[in-house]
Amino acid sequence: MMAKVYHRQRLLPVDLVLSALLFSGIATAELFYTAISPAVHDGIVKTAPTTCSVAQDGYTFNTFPWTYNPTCVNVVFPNEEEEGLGVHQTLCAYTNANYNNGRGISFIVSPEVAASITTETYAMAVGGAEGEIGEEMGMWEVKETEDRGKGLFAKKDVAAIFAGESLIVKSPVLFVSKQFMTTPSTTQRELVLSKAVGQLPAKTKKTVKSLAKSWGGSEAFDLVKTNGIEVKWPWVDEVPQLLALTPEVARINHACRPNAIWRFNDYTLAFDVVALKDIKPGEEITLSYGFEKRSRKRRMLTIKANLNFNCLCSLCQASEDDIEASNDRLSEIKALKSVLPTDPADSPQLLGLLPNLIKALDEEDLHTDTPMYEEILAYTWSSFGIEDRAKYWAGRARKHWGVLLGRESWESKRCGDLEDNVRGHATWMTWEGDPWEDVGEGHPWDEKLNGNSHDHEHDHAGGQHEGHAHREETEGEDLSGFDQRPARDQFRGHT
Ligand SMILES: C[S@@+](CC[C@H](N)C(=O)[O-])C[C@H]1O[C@@H](n2cnc3c(N)ncnc32)[C@H](O)[C@@H]1O
Repeated sequence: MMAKVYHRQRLLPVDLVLSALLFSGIATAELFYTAISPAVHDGIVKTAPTTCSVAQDGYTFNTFPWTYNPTCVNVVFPNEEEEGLGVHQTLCAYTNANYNNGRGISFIVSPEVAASITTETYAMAVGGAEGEIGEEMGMWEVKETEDRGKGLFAKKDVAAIFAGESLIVKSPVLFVSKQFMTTPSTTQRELVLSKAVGQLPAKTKKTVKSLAKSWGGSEAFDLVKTNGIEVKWPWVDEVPQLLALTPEVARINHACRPNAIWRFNDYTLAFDVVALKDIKPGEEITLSYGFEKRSRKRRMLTIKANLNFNCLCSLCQASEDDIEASNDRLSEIKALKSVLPTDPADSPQLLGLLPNLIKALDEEDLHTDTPMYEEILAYTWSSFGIEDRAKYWAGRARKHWGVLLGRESWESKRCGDLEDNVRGHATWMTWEGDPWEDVGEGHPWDEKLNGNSHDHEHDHAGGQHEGHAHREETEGEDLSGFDQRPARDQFRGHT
């Protein structure tokens, strides 16, 4: 699967939120705490130990928590910087066959990463992870599709699954260092892979071996390549990328406009699949494996090149007209993103650009970036002292972060804090200067758009942002009932 990382850190491109907060006058020191999830923050502050709890010299030390002797190889990777000198790396298979009530878990990682697993995560308990949800809940079943092998479907006899609901919470049974997958020696690769899979408990091993294989080559290698999802391991300095294989999640097919997302908790080692929108009984559950923001042709080529299948999702199979409309919206999204201001002095431009971007993303059925932009809008309105609009966007961001990261997530809660008390927020009225100055043509309260006269003089000639070449895109903007004049009492009732 090798999907892109869908990690808290990545969900919230720090630079954009940082810019928004900077616009709003929050000091940089505070930003560090504001823009990074607690787990990520802990990972940065607490560095993992560099010594392995497993003896490094050989191949046969049975050390807690591993229930098998680690199998190690010393791999020599080509050195991209200096020709001739290889880069040496010890990589081992570590297994705890009792993990999670006998589900078992194997890792192919460096001793340093293995050491961080034993000391820095909470999940090495043998008793089993709490709160696991799966097939036994009766929400979904594995069924054969017409053209894409097996897939996961919402059961016909259950009520609809609602956006934000968890469908699967399961621990991966195999983590493999992405670097290991490039081991030049097939013999070394197969030795360690066969140990990692072979040492899993019989039932788990059987399930893993029954999964799809799309690449050819050895069985274990193909299983990891086809079904592993790329995650980051933040507990050691170089933040390695691991491919995580969770059998229940591995049955979910790709769609460029999926109805579910996945999250990985690197503390509890839980993989969580969550409905991104309401899912009807009988409907197939889908995830994006990545590349969904590219035009159809580029998307299909990239999926083929990286994932080795021809995408047969409904969007890639849509009519020419629908594909053209989707491609146009994707170009619009790209163009809008490329002109988002980075200079705090241009903060007011955000108020014109972001609602258009959010609308285009909604229309294109792309939902993962939306809460970040909504949150930025909320801070920006708050910094200008426009309470109702700040509240409105904070409420939307809270709700959408709630779907993406959970209602209890820090991101959702911090937006809830703003929504509940805009005037008490650190961003309130922090903008110095007149926000309506130099905003340029196409600003959302521009006469052209809403047919309203307004009481602020705009300098339409000067101060045009380069990106205003795209301003015609504001035509047809659904202004969501906003009266676009910046008057507090003209905005009501948007929940
Ligand atoms: C992680 S598996 C998904 C489950 C798989 N269909 C099965 O039978 O277990 C990934 C493989 O499923 C197939 N697949 C998933 N999504 C697809 C799509 N949108 N179009 C075509 N094939 C797809 C490809 O063969 C891909 O390599």
